[in-house]
Amino acid sequence: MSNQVNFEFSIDFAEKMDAEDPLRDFRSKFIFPKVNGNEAIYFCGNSLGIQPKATQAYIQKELDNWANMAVDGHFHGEDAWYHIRKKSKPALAEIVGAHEHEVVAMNNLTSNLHFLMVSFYQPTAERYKIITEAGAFPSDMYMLETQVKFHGLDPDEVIVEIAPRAGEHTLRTEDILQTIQEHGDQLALVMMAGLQYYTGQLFDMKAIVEAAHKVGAYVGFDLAHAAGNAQLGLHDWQVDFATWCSYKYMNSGPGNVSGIFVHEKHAEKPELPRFAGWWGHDEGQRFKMEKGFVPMFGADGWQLANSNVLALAAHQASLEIFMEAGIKNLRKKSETLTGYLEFLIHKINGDSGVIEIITPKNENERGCQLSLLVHKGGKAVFDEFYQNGIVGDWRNPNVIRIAPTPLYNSFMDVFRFAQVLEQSLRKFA
Ligand SMILES: Cc1ncc(COP(=O)(O)O)c(C=O)c1O
Ligand SMILES: Nc1c(O)cccc1C(=O)C[C@H](N)C(=O)O
Repeated sequence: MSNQVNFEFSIDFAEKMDAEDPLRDFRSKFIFPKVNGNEAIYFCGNSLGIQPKATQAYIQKELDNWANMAVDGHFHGEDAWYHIRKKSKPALAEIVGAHEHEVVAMNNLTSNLHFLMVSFYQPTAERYKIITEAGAFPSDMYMLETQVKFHGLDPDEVIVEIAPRAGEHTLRTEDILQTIQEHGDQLALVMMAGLQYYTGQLFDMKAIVEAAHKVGAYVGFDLAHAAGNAQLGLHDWQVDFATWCSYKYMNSGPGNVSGIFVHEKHAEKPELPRFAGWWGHDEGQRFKMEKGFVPMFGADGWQLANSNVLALAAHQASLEIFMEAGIKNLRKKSETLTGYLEFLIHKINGDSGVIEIITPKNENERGCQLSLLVHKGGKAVFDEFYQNGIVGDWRNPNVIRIAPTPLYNSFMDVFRFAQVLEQSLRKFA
């Protein structure tokens, strides 16, 4: 997309791009935080998305339902809480490329990773290895390490980490596929990020699934940084399971509810081990309060506890904005917006080599985030952004992550960032 646009480093160009942007009005649906008393330019949706103006009313509505109906709210009213999980399914299915029965919103991300591992990691003496990416988000590392120990195995013998080649920052798909082949008969699971939090690399999930299934292994993805950011096709790609959080690109509030995907080929396998709770039990029989767990069809059968209604209300406020904007439209704008950011950084950096973009150049291998390796000037370069009202984030030892999101960032935001970057490099690099 972006390579069809002749970008320019000028305020007129940025204004023109905003004027022609069909999604330009969506920014008015959000509340921007303040830095030094002024509205911030927010590029941190990869960590925590900002609040939609509608969120408060969605939560208030459920507070009112609770106040007015109390326990009757479970079964009465237009959005009876007993079935409230169904509301988010159409949007979630669209966002991750799934059928509605393959997705459900529940729990938190790390909890869901553990619960899904219970079902999809059943090591045997012959098949016990797990492939993941080196430098995964710490929670994912701790999750894998403790799951492996839970089965009485040694993480050093089980977990195979794929690292970039010497002198490179991101993984080559051919290396991932080859590692899968190498471990072949011993491989139980590929469990990795769909989009890497540090480098911003979007992996070729379809190719990874094909290779893993060929050797008889399951595949699960942590989509924390991919859901609501990249175009996904979990069903068609035959992914076995996935999970994500809703507080980054899905703007649903700090720590808010996660979502899971379980492919429909696993929908009716009561033999799949799981840690169950009453909310995953056949909902027609649930209140018989009897022994003997009978899982619901599809992803719903992995639920444990009754829905967190206030959390789902905030989630829904945001999902409806996504549906109105359209995933394809968002992705189209995102490619151009991030392409503009990349162009401006290259312009400012020239051949100085101070800033190195480690996120892949290819639009099909990234989402909206660019990760900038700072070779000179250190954290002072980043701190200057904040002093000028720009919110990004710094990840040790020396990476700045900037994530222009198509829902609420503009081309002018990106242009202003470039001006501050230029000023910061002049001062500190
Ligand atoms: C890739 C990844 N995994 C796991 C987590 C942890 O998520 P949570 O605290 O919601 O379980 C995050 C974000 O914090 C993340 O980015
Ligand atoms: N959840 C977070 C928090 O409570 C504090 C600070 C950061 C976070 C994050 O979510 C971090 C995010 N996953 C990341 O990629 O950096």
